[in-house]
Amino acid sequence: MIDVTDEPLTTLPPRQRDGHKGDYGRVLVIGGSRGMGGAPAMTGLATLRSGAGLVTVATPASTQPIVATFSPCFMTLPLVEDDYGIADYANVVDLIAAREQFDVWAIGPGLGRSDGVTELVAQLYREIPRPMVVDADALNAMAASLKRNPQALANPAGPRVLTPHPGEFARLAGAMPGAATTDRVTAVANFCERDPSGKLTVVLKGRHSIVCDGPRFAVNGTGNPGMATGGTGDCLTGIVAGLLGQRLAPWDAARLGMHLHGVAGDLAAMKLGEVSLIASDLLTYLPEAFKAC
Ligand SMILES: NC(=O)C1=CN([C@@H]2O[C@H](COP(=O)(O)OP(=O)(O)OC[C@H]3O[C@@H](n4cnc5c(N)ncnc54)[C@H](O)[C@@H]3O)[C@@H](O)[C@H]2O)[C@@H](O)CC1
Ligand SMILES: Nc1ncnc2c1ncn2[C@@H]1O[C@H](COP(=O)(O)OP(=O)(O)O)[C@@H](O)[C@H]1O
Ligand SMILES: [Mg+2]
Repeated sequence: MIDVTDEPLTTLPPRQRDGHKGDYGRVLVIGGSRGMGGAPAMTGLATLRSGAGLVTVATPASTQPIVATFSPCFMTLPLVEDDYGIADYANVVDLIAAREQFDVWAIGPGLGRSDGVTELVAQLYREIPRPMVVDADALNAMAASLKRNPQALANPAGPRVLTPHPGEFARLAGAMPGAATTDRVTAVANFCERDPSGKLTVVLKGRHSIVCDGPRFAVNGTGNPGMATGGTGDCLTGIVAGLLGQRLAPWDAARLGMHLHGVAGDLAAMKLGEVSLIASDLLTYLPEAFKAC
């Protein structure tokens, strides 16, 4: 039985005067590819703006210098690539070896699609014991793995928060959810129930994003169509990762993240109008959204 939640949003606790970076999370963002360096950069900036202590962006070596220029606050790691994109094995070994260095992982924005990406995502999804936000091309990679073997991702080593838009959800679940909220709730609840791990939280994005973890769901009431612009989903990934890094549970991080994401979008639309709003404006108004929360 799935039930709509009426719990109040869980927000971040006030900061201790002696807080330090480690208290607020070390987040690894894995994303980017030739021509899509902006996506992981927006994710990383949203993670920082959401309070994370440290952000590292792992991105193909060819994209690393571009991503690094987006913020002096980023650290960056080069992913080994061949002529076809990310060379999975070398990256997997290094990244899994680094698993204790990072408290939260966020994978997918701008990552591109290739066999190497599919293999990289599948192995990290299974092996990393920390909370992981899975978005964009990592969701597409999951869909490719599940197509080959429906049990390929059955038992991840840690909690997973998936953030598909309807197109990505259709690839994962096999069918586009209906437009009505009730259809979307049913679609995402069925998807969660099919996952035996009990470690899944899914945010089905759209006009009224829905978060579901199996037994419960919540419908987001903030946001506007000005947010239907490239990069805003990459920002949501970073917000959720930043909240996970500050030790919110996946359910709470997903609910609060989609709420704040929409509030920032509404503040931006009030100032700039829905037509001209772009993803980086959402980052500009995110601090105000946090202050209002
Ligand atoms: N500046 C950058 O580097 C950017 C990179 N991006 C990356 O581009 C890659 C592809 O992501 P996209 O989402 O653009 O491409 P997708 O091919 O995943 O999604 C686009 C298609 O999905 C369907 N779709 C999306 N939203 C829908 C909705 N609300 N209702 C119904 N159908 C819907 C539509 O068929 C649409 O053509 C991702 O890795 C993403 O992170 C994008 O985030 C845009 C910005
Ligand atoms: N009409 C809308 N009203 C409110 N939010 C919207 C609307 N359209 C899109 N959004 C939000 O914008 C974001 C788009 O995500 P996504 O498609 O992944 O963008 P991208 O991959 O380009 O970053 C989602 O969080 C979605 O909820
Ligand atoms: Mg997206």
